[in-house]
Amino acid sequence: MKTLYLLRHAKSSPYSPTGGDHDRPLNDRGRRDAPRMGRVLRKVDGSPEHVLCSTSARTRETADLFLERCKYKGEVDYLDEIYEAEPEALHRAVARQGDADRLLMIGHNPGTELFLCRVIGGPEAILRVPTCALTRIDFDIDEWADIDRVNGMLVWHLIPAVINEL
Ligand SMILES: O=C(O)[C@H](O)COP(=O)(O)O
Repeated sequence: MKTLYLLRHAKSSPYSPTGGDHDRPLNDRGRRDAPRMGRVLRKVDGSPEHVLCSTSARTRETADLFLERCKYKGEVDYLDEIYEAEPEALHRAVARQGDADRLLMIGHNPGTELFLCRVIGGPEAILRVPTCALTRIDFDIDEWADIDRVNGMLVWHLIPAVINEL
C-alpha cells in the first residue's frame, strides 16, 4: 500500500520582495498554521518517508515550518514542475517516485484540489482545499507508477480552521 499526503501551502502574503509571484512569503496566519499542521501529522501518523515540494517561497516556507514540527529528517525534492502545476503534472511527479511508501507533496491550488478530487475518483470540487489543508489518501498499489490502476481512498482531510479550534 502507498500513502500520499497532499498539503497546500499555508496562507501567503500578497507582497513579494521581487514583485514576482514565485517569491511571495507566508503571512502571519500561514506561519502559525504550517507548524500546527506539521505537529498534527507527527501525532496522527508520524513523519513521511519522502517529500516533494514546489520551488516557490511560500511552499518552501511552509515545508520548513511544517517539517520541523513534524520532525522530518530526510531530503526534500524541490521541483519546479509542482509550482502552480496542473493536476496532470502532479500526477506525473508522484507516479515516478520510488520506494517511499509514505509520500508528502506540498503544492498549490487549483492543481492540488483538482488532483485530489481525481485520485479519489470523485467529480471536481467534491472537496475544498483551503490553504494549509492536509489530506491523506491511501492506494492499494505496490508501485507509485500504478497510481492510475485504483482510486485512492480518502482517509482524512484536515483544515486549519478546524485544527485551530481543538
Ligand atoms: O495555492 C494557491 O492558490 C496559489 O499558490 C496562490 O496562492 P495564494 O492563494 O496564497 O495567493
